[in-house]
Amino acid sequence: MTVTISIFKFLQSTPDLNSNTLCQEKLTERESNPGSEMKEAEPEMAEEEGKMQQLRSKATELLLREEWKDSIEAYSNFISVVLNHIFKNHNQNPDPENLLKQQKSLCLAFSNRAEARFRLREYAAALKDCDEALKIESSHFKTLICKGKILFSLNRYGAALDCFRAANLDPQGTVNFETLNALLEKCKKFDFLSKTGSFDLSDWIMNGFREKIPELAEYIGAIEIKISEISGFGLFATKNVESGSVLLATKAIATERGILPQEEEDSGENAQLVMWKNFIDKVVESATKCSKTCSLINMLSTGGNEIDRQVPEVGFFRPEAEEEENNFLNQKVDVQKILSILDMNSLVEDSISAKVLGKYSGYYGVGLWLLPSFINHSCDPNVRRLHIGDHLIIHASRDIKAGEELTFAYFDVLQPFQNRKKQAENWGFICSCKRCRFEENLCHKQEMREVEMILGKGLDMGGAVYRLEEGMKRWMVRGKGKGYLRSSFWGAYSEAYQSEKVMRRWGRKIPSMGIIVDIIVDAIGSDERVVKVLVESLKRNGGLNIGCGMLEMEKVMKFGRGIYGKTMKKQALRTLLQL
Ligand SMILES: C[S@@+](CC[C@H](N)C(=O)[O-])C[C@H]1O[C@@H](n2cnc3c(N)ncnc32)[C@H](O)[C@@H]1O
Repeated sequence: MTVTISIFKFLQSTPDLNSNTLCQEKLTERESNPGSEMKEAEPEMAEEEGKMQQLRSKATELLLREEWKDSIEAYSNFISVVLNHIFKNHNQNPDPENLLKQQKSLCLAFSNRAEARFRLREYAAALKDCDEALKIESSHFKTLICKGKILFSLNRYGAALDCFRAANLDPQGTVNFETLNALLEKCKKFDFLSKTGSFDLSDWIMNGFREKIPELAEYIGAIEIKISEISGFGLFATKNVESGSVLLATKAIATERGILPQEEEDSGENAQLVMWKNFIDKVVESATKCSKTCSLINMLSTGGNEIDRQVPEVGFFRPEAEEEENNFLNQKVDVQKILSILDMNSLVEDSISAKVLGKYSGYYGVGLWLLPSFINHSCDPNVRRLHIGDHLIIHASRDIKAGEELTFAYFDVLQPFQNRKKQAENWGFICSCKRCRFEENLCHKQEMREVEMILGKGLDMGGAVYRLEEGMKRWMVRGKGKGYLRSSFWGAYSEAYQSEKVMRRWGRKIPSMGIIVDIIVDAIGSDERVVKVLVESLKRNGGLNIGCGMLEMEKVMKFGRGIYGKTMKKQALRTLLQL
């Protein structure tokens, strides 16, 4: 254990002290009067030492009682008094032993104040305190552990690992060997996950979601932000991506969750409003506490006039991007702006994660995730989202080419054009995706209206499918266009394929289910409802039996990975697909 810096270096590099004008004044006074009386100072010194002792005991007690705010205040007082004391001592009566003692208690005070600030999630200030403590004693075990934990919470796993490794070199470390080892192992695991994105939710799924939600690391795959042809900015793939591959895993800035009362509509709405208020408060609090968070939130779209908005680099969103960097300085928390941003970018957890991954009905969750906020909607999306705890995992729902814009569905896209148009209007935009542009030209056709009417009234679904298929021949619809229209009327196809009666009547006149499922998945990516109908049919017809159904099984598993991502082993995927 070595005290590594001279007191003067320390004084120059300690902001608390540099701003301590009282000390500076006193120092100047004494410098101009070198023969000042030492004896006069002795009772004063003793009094100060007593005061320091008192302040330290109070701060420690508050820390032990977990009264974080008060303990921060008490440590700040203590630090200020010790610094004053060191000044005087050094100038009047240099005593290396006493100086060392004071430095040690200063180091511990910074370390303890860092701990309290960490508990209050004041990460930036906590890190500064750790650095002050480490300037005094570079191998201070407690501080290294605290700094490692802060960096870990900021998802800076590599830097956290360095701290834990440095702590591991300290002989004191052996006392906390098990704790330290656990931290090191966890950090290594997260560092690996953040570099590879190879998450595995298998155990959690196989245990029926009963165990603790799996811990996930921040991961940013081959993506960039660019100007989008769809709207404003968008997220784009920078490499070819295979269906199921994870592109992004990120923790929310804030979330708010609850079970909405189902019986009375009003109380449900009220509960939702309360949740929104809490959610807004949490986002504002995060922005207030951290200038980096504040600037990153400010990079999101407000939906207003955004002429001056610049395309941000994805690198800004990496946990390693330092808060001190110019990009993140001088950010003011503008609550009105935050409200507009939340209005445009908040996501509700009503996707498959809520329905499929073991959540209750009536469950409502809302959150803000930064990079996913750049993903535009498309009715032929190529990525899906999975909410796991506070994390959002984004994975490819079909193969994606380098340079393609990543899009997901803001609402159900297995619906006819007119319904989707209304949904987009509810979101406040007119959808300009490829599929909508294509279907807009056909939606006025007489046959299309008839099919919509049959579907709406739940009439003859086989007849509806037949009419649509014949219509597509007459309108010379080819390739993806067929997939788009079939996706729009999936409701009719799905009911037809699941009814023996309908299939007896229409089975020979309409395309087989296998063909339709392939084309729909190719057009709009994997969807659990489409794959479920395929799986049930294959089970009914023995198509998944061992030996005769290898190809079918491979296909179903590929579709499954498109729905749930490559985040699980085969057995867990089979469980989700009910195979
Ligand atoms: C979460 S933001 C998406 C990113 C946004 N384009 C940006 O520049 O940051 C959502 C907003 O983007 C626009 N948007 C998303 N998808 C769209 C689409 N398919 N057609 C038109 N506008 C769309 C809408 O204004 C929507 O409210």
